Amino acid sequence: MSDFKQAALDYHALPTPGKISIALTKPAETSADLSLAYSPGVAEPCREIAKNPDDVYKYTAKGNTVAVISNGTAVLGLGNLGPMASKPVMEGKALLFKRFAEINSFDIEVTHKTTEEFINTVACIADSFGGINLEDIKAPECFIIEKALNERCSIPIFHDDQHGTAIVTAAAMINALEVQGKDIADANIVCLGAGAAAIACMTLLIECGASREHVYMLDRKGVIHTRRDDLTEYKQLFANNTDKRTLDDVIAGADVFLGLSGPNLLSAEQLKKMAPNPVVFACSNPDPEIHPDLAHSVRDDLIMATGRSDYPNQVNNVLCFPFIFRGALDVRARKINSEMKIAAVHAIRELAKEEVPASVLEAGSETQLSFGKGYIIPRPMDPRLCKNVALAVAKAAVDSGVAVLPLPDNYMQDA
Ligand SMILES: O=C([O-])CC(=O)C(=O)O
Ligand SMILES: [Mg+2]
Repeated sequence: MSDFKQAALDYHALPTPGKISIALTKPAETSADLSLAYSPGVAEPCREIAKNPDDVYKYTAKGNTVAVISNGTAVLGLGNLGPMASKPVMEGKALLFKRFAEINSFDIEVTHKTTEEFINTVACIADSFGGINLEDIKAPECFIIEKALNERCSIPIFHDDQHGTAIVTAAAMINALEVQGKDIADANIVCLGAGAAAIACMTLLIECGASREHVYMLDRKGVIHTRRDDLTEYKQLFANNTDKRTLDDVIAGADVFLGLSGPNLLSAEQLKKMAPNPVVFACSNPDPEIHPDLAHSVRDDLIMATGRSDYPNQVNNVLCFPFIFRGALDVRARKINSEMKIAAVHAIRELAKEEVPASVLEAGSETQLSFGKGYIIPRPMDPRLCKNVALAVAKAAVDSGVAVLPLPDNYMQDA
């Protein structure tokens, strides 16, 4: 077994299995403490909440708790591993929520038969939480699930693999194209993968200025084109009126390759055929569509990003989901709408252009980072992400009328 594999297994197993635990926020040492925490004292907040349901935010942890919910049908780029095998990823998301945005979360893995059963399960427990982060649920069911839950629940429902990935991809893509001197409206974009993340990324990139007719999306059968009769309604939106059929056909002269599919699906030969100064985001986790070492050995004019923490330009939804929920929870947004998503794109994008603090350089063992080919997007360790993204998102929630609370005074000013 490789040293890294063993280290990863040991990290998860030792000294305590898993990555998260629950901590108490109130004293529970004496009989007097217990009489407040539990019987009889606990009856008082129960009575208050029964009278005024909003008091649940005052007397319980609901307002700062997010449920991370999966069925394990699309675990990273690994496929349908089932609910239990998705649990390390869901605990991982809980770790990231806590580490980066001070949000508590529970991971919930649902075993179910029908999509309806999954929706009902989540809808029935949703009110326990301040928000729900749906994770690693395959397309097209994820679209049906997200829509149904948005209709039935009054707390934010966010499918991270769609919108978290799309927000971070759009932020990094706008910056990468700027560095390469390309206009997003003219860029030929190849998107390998047609799952939840791919469809959401292309939708948002088009909202950010990309031209639909310059987008070539590919699923397992090849290019999604207008003469195919096997397309779901979601894929149909990206059907291109083209004679091109394969990755080889569309990669020639492409300005952008976005991989949201699986490992090693873009070859060195295909990369060579891209236009000068290309942008390659190989975002399949854990193994990208083309390894960055291989890509850089083939050409030196590219901007390369992956979803991984161990290479520069990490295009990963961790740059978004903790912070978009931080902003949403702090103004008690009823949903996460498009205004909030676009605000997050620009907050993330702009931060990459600011000077990088020493603490961020140290966390990445780096001496220097500045906006350019090797730094198009902030690092997850950057403490300004929480401040800037949560502030932009909370403001957008208030301005677009989905917030129950006003922006708190001096919000994120001393964070
Ligand atoms: O977990 C990650 O690193 C990013 C993600 O959501 C995925 O790949 O499904
Ligand atoms: Mg995911």
